[in-house]
Amino acid sequence: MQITNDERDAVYKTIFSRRDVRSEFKPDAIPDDVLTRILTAAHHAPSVGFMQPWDFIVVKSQQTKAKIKAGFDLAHAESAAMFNDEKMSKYTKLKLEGILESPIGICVTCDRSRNGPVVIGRTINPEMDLYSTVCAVQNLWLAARAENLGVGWVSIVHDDVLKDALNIPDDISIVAYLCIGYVSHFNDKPELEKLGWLPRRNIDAAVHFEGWGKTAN
Ligand SMILES: Cc1cc2c(cc1C)N(C[C@H](O)[C@H](O)[C@H](O)COP(=O)(O)O)c1[nH]c(=O)[nH]c(=O)c1N2
Repeated sequence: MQITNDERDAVYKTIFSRRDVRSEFKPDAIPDDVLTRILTAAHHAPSVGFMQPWDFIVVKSQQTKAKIKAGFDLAHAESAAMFNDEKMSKYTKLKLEGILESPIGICVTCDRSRNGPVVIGRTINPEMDLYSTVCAVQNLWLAARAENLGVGWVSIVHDDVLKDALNIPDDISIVAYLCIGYVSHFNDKPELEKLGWLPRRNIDAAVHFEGWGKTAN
């Protein structure tokens, strides 16, 4: 099957206009068929040895979200103390989650023992199951953007908070907590770039030819 030029352009448009969303969530409900489509897109991610180690826990209850938000608040304070004075004052002004404002949260987990201990492609690098789960997150993030839904990844929370709030067994690894909802708008650039936290690296510095270090073709 060939991809048409219009379809190609739509994929790139989705990639370049995807944003991490925190402040712009609207409360509008996400229809079940839309939620099913983005979860199905996530479920079609590549995975090491076709292991499909992920699970998706959908969170709609404000009570459960409040537990997670309380965990974020503690972890956020703990994190602030790790920055030097100048960065700390900038850091504390950032909005780094939309847990309560977004209508749906999704916790993405990885069952590292799914399908037994020996997995094609994970024999030498055991972390490949976690990377596969991140591929599912990215599929979900892009599919959501194609549905005009915003996604915000919240990693400033301890695993035990999520395990407790969501009844996740001890042997299941947490990969992501995502906030999902319709948005007032998508920013044209990452917020951290706009606020001068960090610039986007030049692509020419990121691409190396024939080995580490030679960055111009
Ligand atoms: C693994 C991981 C973890 C996090 C993030 C991303 C990823 C990939 N990001 C979002 C991150 O700040 C954002 O992706 C970059 O700033 C680039 O912006 P865009 O995603 O292009 O808008 C993120 N953002 C946030 O506000 N709180 C968070 O805890 C996290 N955690």
